[in-house]
Amino acid sequence: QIAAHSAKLPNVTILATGGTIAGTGASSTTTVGYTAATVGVQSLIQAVPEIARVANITGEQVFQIASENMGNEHWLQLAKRVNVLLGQANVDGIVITHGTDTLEETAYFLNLVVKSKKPVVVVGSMRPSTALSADGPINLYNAVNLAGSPSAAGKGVLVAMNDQIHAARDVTKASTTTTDTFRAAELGMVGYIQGGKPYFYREVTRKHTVDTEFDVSKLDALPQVDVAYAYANVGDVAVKALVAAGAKGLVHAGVGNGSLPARTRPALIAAREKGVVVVRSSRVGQGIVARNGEANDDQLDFVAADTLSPQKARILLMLALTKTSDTKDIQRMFYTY
Ligand SMILES: NC(=O)C[C@H](N)C(=O)O
Repeated sequence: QIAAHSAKLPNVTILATGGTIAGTGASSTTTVGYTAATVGVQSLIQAVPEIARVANITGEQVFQIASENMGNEHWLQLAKRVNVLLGQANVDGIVITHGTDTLEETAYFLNLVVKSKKPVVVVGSMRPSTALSADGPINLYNAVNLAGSPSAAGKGVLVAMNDQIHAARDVTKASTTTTDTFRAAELGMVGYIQGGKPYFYREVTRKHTVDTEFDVSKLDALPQVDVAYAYANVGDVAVKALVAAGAKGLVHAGVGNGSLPARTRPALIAAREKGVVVVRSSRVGQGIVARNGEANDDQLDFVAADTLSPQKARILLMLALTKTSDTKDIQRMFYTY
């Protein structure tokens, strides 16, 4: 708590996990080659005193990592903490500060396992806190406003970056270094934040949060699911290695409409025969991977990823495997979430 509590303001908890938003560089012009995850949550809060005027702020350092090091164990810990906090009457919304590299994955995981309608907003930055025109402070200010806004309730986990609001399911990091990196491609963002006020224009129709069947409260680990990437001349080495290493599920990041290269296909079929659940996704980044399109999923007993990117299909498949290994049921989930 950094300011006197005001009954007129929403109570927003900031859960800090690291990333560039908590990063520092050697000089104000260092925008690459900086060190992520060095600034603690209290310093992040103190750097943006404006947020104390729009919410009663509490900060917690959940972990302090660059988001390329995010693991399933971090997600489980974070999701459990979010669910505990949102169950409290004195928490109205949560902001999670996060590295941008896997931000969309954490957001989608939480979108499927948070059991509350209260706002959850994930935010990061592309420039470290020490940079000229650092984007972290304005992004944090926007995120706190969004998390404290009743208009953000019931919309699933949201991402606030670059004055834009994105839905966790559809957003992806689309540029390695620019501040407008978060985009939802053809499906589009859901709104803007202007002058601290959120404006919504669309909603994602897929189920989330309180309307999912997933429960992480008793889970200590998630099933092993990996991604095999397709390209011209690809073989079956990756698929075979992943299966040998114990994958319970495999997401194939196919070319085009989830096509299966002939040199990879037998290994995927063998994986399925061993009980591994195979999801066909696409490396393209936009569009539907159609069931029974470029492969006969009915015959192969594979699952089509719909519009989920390979990295998000991996998350849904992990959670699906905590409930069932029935591919028809898993396909239903891919058309539901
Ligand atoms: N902009 C960033 O946050 C990148 C950083 N590598 C991270 O994801 O933690």
